[in-house]
Amino acid sequence: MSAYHQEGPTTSNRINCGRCKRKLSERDTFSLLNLLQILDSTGSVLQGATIKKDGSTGAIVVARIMRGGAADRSGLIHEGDELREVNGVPVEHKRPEEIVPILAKSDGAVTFKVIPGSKEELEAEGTKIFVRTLFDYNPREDPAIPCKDAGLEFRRGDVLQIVSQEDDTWWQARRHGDTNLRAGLIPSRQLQERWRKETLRTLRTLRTVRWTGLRRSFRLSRKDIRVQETQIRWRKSQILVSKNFPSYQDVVPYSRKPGEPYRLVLLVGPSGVGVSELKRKLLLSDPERFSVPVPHTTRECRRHERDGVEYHFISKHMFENHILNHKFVEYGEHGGHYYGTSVDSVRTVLAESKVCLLDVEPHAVKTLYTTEFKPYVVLVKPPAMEQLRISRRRARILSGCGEVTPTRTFSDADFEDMINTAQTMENKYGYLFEKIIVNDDLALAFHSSALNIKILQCLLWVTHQSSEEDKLLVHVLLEHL
Ligand SMILES: Nc1ncnc2c1ncn2[C@@H]1O[C@H](COP(=O)(O)OP(=O)(O)OP(=O)(O)O)[C@@H](O)[C@H]1O
Repeated sequence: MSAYHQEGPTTSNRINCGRCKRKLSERDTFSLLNLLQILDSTGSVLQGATIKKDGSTGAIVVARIMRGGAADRSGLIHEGDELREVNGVPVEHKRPEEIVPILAKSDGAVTFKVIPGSKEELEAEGTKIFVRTLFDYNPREDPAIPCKDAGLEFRRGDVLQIVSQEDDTWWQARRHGDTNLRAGLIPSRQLQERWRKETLRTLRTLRTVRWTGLRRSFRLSRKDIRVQETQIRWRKSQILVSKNFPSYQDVVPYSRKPGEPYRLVLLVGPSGVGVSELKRKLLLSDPERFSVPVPHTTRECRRHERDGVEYHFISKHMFENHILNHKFVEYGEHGGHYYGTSVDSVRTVLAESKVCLLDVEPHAVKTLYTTEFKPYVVLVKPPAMEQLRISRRRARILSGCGEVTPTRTFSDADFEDMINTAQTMENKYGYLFEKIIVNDDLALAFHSSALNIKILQCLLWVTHQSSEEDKLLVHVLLEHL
C-alpha cells in the first residue's frame, strides 16, 4: 500500500503522508495517486484518482481521474462518482483523510461501492488539444499545486496534449511522445492569467512598501533594502515575461503532403551573432536542399552580375510601388539605393521544392507567420560574455585554417550589445521562436541548425493554430515519422 498526497494548503488535523513523510492536514481533497485501488472483473488493480468531500451534499466523490492512469483505463470509476463503501466500511459521513486508513488496512485488493455520478462521462474531446509551452514548469517548486506528485514537469517548448480541461484551474496533460500514458496536472491558462494579474498587483504593493520603507529607511538595514530591490526586480522580470508571453500556444498536428512546399526557415538574431555565417554554411552543405530568395535592388547591375541571379534589378519607381503594395518582407536603403526581399521571391524558392532560408528582423517574422509559409523560426543567440570573447578570439587565431573566416572584430561593448539585444528579442518575441541556437562554437551551431532543419523538413510534423491574441500561426514538430 503506498501513498497519498494532500491537495491544497495546510489547515488543521494533521496526519502523516506515507510517501514524503510530511504532516498533512485536513482538507477536502486528497490525491490517492497510487492508493486508490479497486478490483475489476479481471482482478487487476486500478490506480490514479483523487477524492474530495462535496461541499453541498457532504458526500465523498471522485474529484479527478488522472487520465491514462489505471483508474481511467479501467473505465470503472469516473469523476463525480460517489463513494459509499470502501472494503465494506460505509464512508458516507467520513472525511477524505478518514478513508485513507481504511485503504491502508486492506491487504492488496480494495473494494468500493460506488454510486455513479450524474456527470456525463468525459468523452475525451480534450485529447485533440495540443499546446506548446512557453515557460518552464516544475511542480516540485510550485507551492500552489494541489498535489506535487500529480504534477507534470515540462520545459519551455514542449508539446503537451491536454487531456482534461474540466477543472479550470488545473488541467491534465501529458507530454507528446511520452511513453507514460498517465496524465499530470499543469496550471491552466486561466490560472496563469490570474497569476499574472496578482503579480502586477503585488508589484504595486511592493512599490508602496518601498516608499514607506524609504521614509523609515533609518530602520531598514542596507541588506533589507537590497532584498526589497531584488524582489522588485525579480517581479518586474516576471511581469515582463508574463506580459509578452502567452502561457501556452494552441498547436495542431500537420503533416506535409508530397509535393507541398517546405516550411520557410527564418533565422533571427542580433547583428554580428553569426546568422549570415550559419546561413552560408547551410547553403554550402546542401545546395540541392537549401536556397535563399533573390533580393531586389535599385542599384546598377554590375558587369559580372545577372538580373534575377544576384539581384532583381528594378527602378526606384517600381521599388516604391512594391513598397506601397506590401510586396516586401523587409526593405532598406543603403548608399542611396533600395534593397529588399519580396514575398514573391520567397515563393519562388519554395516552388522549386527547396528549403528557403531567410534572415530577418524579428518584427518581420509576423508578416510571414501565415498558413502559407508555416515558418520555422530560429533565434541565433550569443553565448555568455566569456565564451563569446573566447570563441571569436579563437576564430581570429584560426582564420585561414578552415572553419571560420572572421570578417569582423568585436569590442566588449559590441559583445554586451549583442547579448542584451538577444535577451530583448527573446523577451519580446520569444513565443515566435521554435528553436534557439546558441552560436558558441560555429561548427556545433551549424550541426544543430542543420539537424533541426533536416528533421523538421523531413519529418514534416508541424502544427498550426491561431493563438488568442495575435491570431498567429504556430508550428510545432510533433512526431518522428
Ligand atoms: N561561432 C562563431 N565563432 C567565431 N566567429 C564567428 C562565429 N559565428 C560567426 N562568427 C564571425 O562573426 C562575424 C559576424 O558574423 P555574421 O556576419 O554571420 O553576423 P550576422 O549575424 O549575419 O550579423 P549582420 O547581420 O550584422 O551581418 C563574422 O566575421 C563571422 O565569421
